[in-house]
Amino acid sequence: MTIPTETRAPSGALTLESRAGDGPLAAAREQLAGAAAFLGLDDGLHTMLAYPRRELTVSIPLRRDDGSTACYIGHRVQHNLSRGPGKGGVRFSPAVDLDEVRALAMWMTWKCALVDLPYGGAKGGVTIDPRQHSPMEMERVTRRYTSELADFIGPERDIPAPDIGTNEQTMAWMMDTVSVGRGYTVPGAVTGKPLLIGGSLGRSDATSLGVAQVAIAALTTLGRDGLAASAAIQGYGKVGRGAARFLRDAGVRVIAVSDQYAGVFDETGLDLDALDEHVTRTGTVVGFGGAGAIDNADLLTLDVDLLLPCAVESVITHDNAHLVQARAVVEGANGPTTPVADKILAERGILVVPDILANAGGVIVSYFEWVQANQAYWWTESDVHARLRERMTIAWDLVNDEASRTTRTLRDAATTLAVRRVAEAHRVRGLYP
Ligand SMILES: NC(=O)C1=CN([C@@H]2O[C@H](COP(=O)(O)OP(=O)(O)OC[C@H]3O[C@@H](n4cnc5c(N)ncnc54)[C@H](OP(=O)(O)O)[C@@H]3O)[C@@H](O)[C@H]2O)C=CC1
Ligand SMILES: O=C(O)CCC(=O)C(=O)O
Repeated sequence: MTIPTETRAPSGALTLESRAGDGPLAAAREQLAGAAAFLGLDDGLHTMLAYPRRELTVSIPLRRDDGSTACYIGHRVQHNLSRGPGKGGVRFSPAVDLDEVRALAMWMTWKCALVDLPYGGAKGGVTIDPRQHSPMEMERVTRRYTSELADFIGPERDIPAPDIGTNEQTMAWMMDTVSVGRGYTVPGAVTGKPLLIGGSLGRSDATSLGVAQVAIAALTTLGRDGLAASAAIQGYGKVGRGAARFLRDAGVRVIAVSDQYAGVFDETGLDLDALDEHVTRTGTVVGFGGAGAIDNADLLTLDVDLLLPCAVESVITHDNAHLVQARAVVEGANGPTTPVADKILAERGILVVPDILANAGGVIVSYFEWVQANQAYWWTESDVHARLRERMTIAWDLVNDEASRTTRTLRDAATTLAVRRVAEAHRVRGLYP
C-alpha cells in the first residue's frame, strides 16, 4: 500500500503536515523541521525543502536468461538543485520504495551542503534483489534504467554513484549507456567507476576512510584511546568492511560484524583477514569458524566503545535505543537512527555522529572523481587521501563548534548548518530558482 506523503491546502498548495508515517521520509522531514524552526525559515521555503524538486519513476522490463519477461520499478529523485547538479547513489534492493529514495535524496542535499560540495542532492533506486539475478540480467536492468533516465542525468544535471547493491561494474554500465546515447564518452556522467574508465584512486574505500576518521575523532572527544577501544559494525559491505579494516589498523578491536543474514562475534577481536576469505568463499559472514554467532539485534546492544550501523535505515529505534550500550554511534549508513531513538540516545549521553557528516567521505571523493574526469587530469592516491582528510576535518570541526556553541546534538548542528547553506543559495539566487 502506498501511504500518501503529500498534503494540500484547499487552494491546492502543498503543506507541511506530513502523512509519511514513521519511515525514513518522516525522519528526514522531522530533522528538516527542527532546523527550519531553529533558523526561523518561512513556511514557503520550508515546504519547498520538504518536497523533492523533481522525481522520475520508470518501469524496467527485463528479458530473463530463461526467455521469460519480468518487470521492475526504478526511481530517481532530485531533491534540490540550488547549489549545483544532483548527486547521490543508486540502490538496487528489494526494500527500495519511492519514499525511501525521497528521504535519501534529501539527506544527500544536506550532506553535500555540509561538506561544501557544489552539488544538490539526489538518489536513485530499483526495487530488485540483485542476488536473484545473473550478472547479464543485472546489466540489462542497469542499462534499461539508465536509458529511461537519459534526459534526467549527466555531468551537469545529476551524477549517480554506487550505494547498496550496486558497485563499480554497475557504474561502468551506466556510464557506457549514457555515452552510447550521447555518441561520445562521458566520464563525468557517474562516479565510483572503475579506474580504467576514469574512476578516481581512493573512491572505493573513501566512505569507510571518512567513517573511521570521525570514529577515531569521536573516541578522542570521549577521552578514549583508539588502542584500547572496541567496535561493533552492522553491515559488512562496501562501507562496513572497509571501516572495520581502517579501525583495526588504528588499533581498535572490531569484536562483531554482521550482514543481512546475521553476525559473528569475538570479544578478543575478529581476525578480519580470515573473515574476508570466508566471505569471499561463501558470500556471507555467517558460519565463520573463527568466531561465535550473534544476531543483528544483539549486535546493536553490545557493550562497545563504537557502534557503527553501516547497513540500512531505521535500525536504532524507540524499541532498542534504551538498550544501546555503545559510548558513540557513528552512522556509516544513511538514516539508521530514528528521531525518537536520537532523543533517547542524547538523553542517555551517547554521542551520535550523524550520517551526513560520518559517511560524507564517499561523496567527497566522488566530487574529486567528477573534477578529475571533467578535466581529464588524474590525481595521486595520496593527493586524494590528503584532500579527503582535510575536508572531513573541516566538517568535523564546524559541526562540533556549532553543537558546542548552541548546546545541541551533532545531528541538529549538522542539519542546521546544511539547511542554512541551501536556504542561503535559494535567497541569493532569487528564492525559488
Ligand atoms: N557506498 C557508499 O559510498 C556509501 C554508502 N552509504 C550508505 O552506507 C550503507 C551501506 O552501503 P554499502 O556498504 O555501499 O552497501 P553494500 O550493498 O555494499 O553493503 C550493505 C551491507 O549491509 C548488509 N545489510 C543489508 N540489509 C541489512 C539488514 N537489514 N540488516 C543488517 N545488514 C544488512 C548487507 O548484507 P549482505 O552482504 O548480506 O547483502 C551488506 O553487508 C547504506 O546506508 C548506504 O546508503 C553512505 C555513503 C556512501
Ligand atoms: O558518491 C556519491 O555521489 C554519493 C554516495 C551516496 O549515495 C551517499 O553518500 O549516500
